[in-house]
Amino acid sequence: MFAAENGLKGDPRLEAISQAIRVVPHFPKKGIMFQDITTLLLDHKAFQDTVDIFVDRYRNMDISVVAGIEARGFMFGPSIALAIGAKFVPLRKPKKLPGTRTKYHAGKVICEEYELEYGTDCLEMQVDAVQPGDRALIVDDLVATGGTLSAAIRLLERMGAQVVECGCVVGLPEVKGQCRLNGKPVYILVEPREIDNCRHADISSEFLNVQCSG
Ligand SMILES: O=P(O)(O)OC[C@H]1O[C@H](OP(=O)(O)OP(=O)(O)O)[C@H](O)[C@@H]1O
Ligand SMILES: Nc1ncnc2[nH]cnc12
Repeated sequence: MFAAENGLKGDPRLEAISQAIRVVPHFPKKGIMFQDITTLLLDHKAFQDTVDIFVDRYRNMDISVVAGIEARGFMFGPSIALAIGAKFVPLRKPKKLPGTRTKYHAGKVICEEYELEYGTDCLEMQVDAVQPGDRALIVDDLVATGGTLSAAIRLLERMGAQVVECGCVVGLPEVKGQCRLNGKPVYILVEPREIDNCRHADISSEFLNVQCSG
């Protein structure tokens, strides 16, 4: 569900957050309107408002773990976890977390695959980071197809955690109107903008041609 349809209708913070996100056309390949949240991180007020909106929503939901998805979920998740008094657990891309991937013991790392446009990837989690009964919030910058969030949900549920909600800054049109993912609610702050609507649309076509691989 989008924040504007869920209590924050007309909240000027949402428009400011949207405006602070740079749209980069044709990155990393032709046809993708890349939503670059690094410009949001440069805007102190918009960054603070982003974290505050999530904190206000989750502070009384008895969340015990915030799981952030590599890489951009790491930019929002820890601040939210600290503010609501939860632990932070990184869900990482393959072979970044130390631990065995075979035997089941405290040092074990578990993996869940998900589909990309071309091929598959996987997310990993250390099993001793989460205990049965933990109440989890999963945080990422953006949801597009939902494949990444679905893998994150499966990782947490394998360890017996209850996924309360997924929180994302941006939701692409693919998820517009879809308020639940794999049976779990998704809370999204803003929709993506098109380039002609963008404060940061100052990237020359020459630069874009260099970045564009397909
Ligand atoms: O909903 P989906 O279709 O699964 O896409 C969303 C994911 O895609 C982006 O990450 P990306 O895979 O580009 O990885 P990165 O953050 O490591 O660059 C984004 O940060 C989400 O994690
Ligand atoms: N348009 C987009 N912008 C940023 N990250 C993405 N991940 C998938 N699609 C994306």
